[in-house]
Amino acid sequence: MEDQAHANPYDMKPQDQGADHAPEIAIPYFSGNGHTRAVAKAISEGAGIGARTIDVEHITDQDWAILDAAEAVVFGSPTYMGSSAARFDQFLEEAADRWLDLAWADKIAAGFTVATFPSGDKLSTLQRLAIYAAQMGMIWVGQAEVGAPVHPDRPGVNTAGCWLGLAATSSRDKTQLVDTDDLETARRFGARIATATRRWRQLPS
Ligand SMILES: Cc1cc2nc3c(=O)[nH]c(=O)nc-3n(C[C@H](O)[C@H](O)[C@H](O)COP(=O)(O)O)c2cc1C
Repeated sequence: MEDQAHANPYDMKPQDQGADHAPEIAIPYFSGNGHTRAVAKAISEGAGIGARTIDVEHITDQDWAILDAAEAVVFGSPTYMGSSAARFDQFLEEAADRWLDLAWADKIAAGFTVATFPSGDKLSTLQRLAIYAAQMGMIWVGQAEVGAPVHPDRPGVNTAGCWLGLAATSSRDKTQLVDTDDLETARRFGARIATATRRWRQLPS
């Protein structure tokens, strides 16, 4: 039985986290065929009621206001030809207007990607997102999930063994788009980002 004193905080369900202090987390993503959207929604579920997904193809002024007010921004793009998709890069370059006055500095940041192959050169996409966040002065949060084979009782958790961000693989089952294991890893990632945001908020500035 798990020792409660050492329980993994990222296992907390959103309703356990205190709805009155739900972190405001924006999750901008691009998705050509729905895979990245499925992961964005799972991260949002894990992050709790303060999380909002934003499809950058249809971004509105209200979405920009949500991004500017958010405590955390979780960037999501499919991996296309070994990097982030052009349409997502367009969003990033539009948001870079905020770079000069450091408008997004000190927000928590994280990233996720989806691709067909287990590697798929996804790491390159996550590096691109992390460097973008660094240039914006943001505080990057990676994954903290160790699954099998280190913990054989935790199959399916972070199967990619990627800690810079979330690296999911698209499913051949196109009714599902992304495997259940990767979606569960995404929910855990969302919970971790919410916890990190709370901790960062509590620090004196
Ligand atoms: C232009 C293009 C480039 C792609 N490049 C890669 C790649 O480098 N590695 C990979 O594993 N999959 C690659 N794929 C597959 C996509 O990453 C995969 O289909 C992903 O699930 C798409 O997510 P989406 O439906 O959110 O757009 C590529 C797909 C397209 C359309």
